[in-house]
Amino acid sequence: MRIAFAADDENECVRAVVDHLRSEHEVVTADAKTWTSMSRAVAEQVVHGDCDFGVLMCWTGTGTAIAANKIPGARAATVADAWTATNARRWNDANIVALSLKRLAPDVAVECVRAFLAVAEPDPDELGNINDIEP
Ligand SMILES: O=C(CO)[C@H](O)[C@H](O)COP(=O)(O)O
Repeated sequence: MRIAFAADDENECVRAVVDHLRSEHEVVTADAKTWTSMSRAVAEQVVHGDCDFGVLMCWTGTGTAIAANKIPGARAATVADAWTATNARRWNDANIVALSLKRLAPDVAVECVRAFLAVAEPDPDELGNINDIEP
C-alpha cells in the first residue's frame, strides 16, 4: 500500500516504524516543519486519495491526531497497543494511526502499525453511527 508518514522528531522508535513501513509499503514522507503542518499534510494525502493510510508520530501521539482530525474525512486514532490499533480500523474506520514516539517501545510501535494496516476493511456491523456525526 501507499502510506503517508510524518514524525516531528527522530529516534529509535521512529526509525523502527519507518524501516517496517518501507519493508512492506511505499512510503510518502510529508515534508513539513511542525507537528501541526505535518499532520495536515498526511491527512490531506489520505483524504485526497494520494495515499491509502497515514501514520503520524509525535511526542505524545495526541496533538498530531487532533490536528489531523481537523481535516474533513480524516479519522486519526491515537493508539498504544495492537488491539486498539486493530479495532480503530475495524470498529472506527480510522484511516490514520497516531503514535507516541516517546512512550512506545520500538517493537510495540511496529506492532501497532502492522495491526492497523492489516485490517483491509472495517466491520460494517461494528461501525455504529460514527459517520452520522457531521463536523
Ligand atoms: O507531542 C506533541 C504534540 O502533541 C509534540 O511532539 C510535542 O509537543 C513537541 O512539539 P514541539 O517540538 O513543537 O515543541
